[in-house]
Amino acid sequence: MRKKIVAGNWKMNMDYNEGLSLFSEVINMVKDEATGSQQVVVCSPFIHLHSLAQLAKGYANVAVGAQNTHQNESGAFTGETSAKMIKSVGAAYVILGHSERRQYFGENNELLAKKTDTALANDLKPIFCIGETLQEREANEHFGIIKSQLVEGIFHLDEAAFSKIVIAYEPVWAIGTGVTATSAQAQEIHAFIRAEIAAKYNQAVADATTILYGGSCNPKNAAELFAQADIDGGLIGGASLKSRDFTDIVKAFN
Ligand SMILES: O=C[C@H](O)COP(=O)(O)O
Repeated sequence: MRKKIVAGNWKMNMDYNEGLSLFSEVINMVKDEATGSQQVVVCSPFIHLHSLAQLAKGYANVAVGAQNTHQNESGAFTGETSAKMIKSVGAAYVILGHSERRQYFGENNELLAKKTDTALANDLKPIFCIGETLQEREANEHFGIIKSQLVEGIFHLDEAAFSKIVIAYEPVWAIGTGVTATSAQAQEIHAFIRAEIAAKYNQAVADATTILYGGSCNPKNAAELFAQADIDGGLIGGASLKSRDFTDIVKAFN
């Protein structure tokens, strides 16, 4: 059975103390909820990672992740953080290809393929984000965009490496807007992604791949989204900044 994941993406929010308080609350609330193949992941700014990883110790179903990494192993890249550094403080995941990185930092599929390789080489599990803009959806280009993001970003991986990838479908028009994709719209794309994985690798690989939905997911709509056959959890932005909302989304699996 593939892993079910609710991942929080704090983005550039929470100072150090606020982050520790929030994460402590989250652990207390979810420690009895996330069981079996279900996992809760919090992706924080770099400054929190070490402390959050320490707090998560002993909770098998709670993990932490970063929101980005550099594509090089090390070197003269002032201001950057390497995958090895992220791994060394106890993080298990890294978000790659978030639309905000693509939009504001010019990250393209070619660069993201390199970041994916570097993350995997350092034993980090990428949460690889894909999704179309409103303009692309209105032009009926969304399937083509999603396919090219998969092909150029992660389909160069061999089967063993690909098995470590978590995919997050995040329609850009739904991120932080309060406009959620309907469960039917999300399911349609998730099924498409799974079919593309089956065509590239095989059905067993497709069936084992965790595919998250992200974009204005909240305690009210999470249960319906997570009930869809190909939606295996969520990548949560705004609602992950409130412990009660985030926990209610985790509970939506039950
Ligand atoms: O990574 C998370 C997504 O960007 C979703 O953000 P949101 O839940 O605030 O819409």
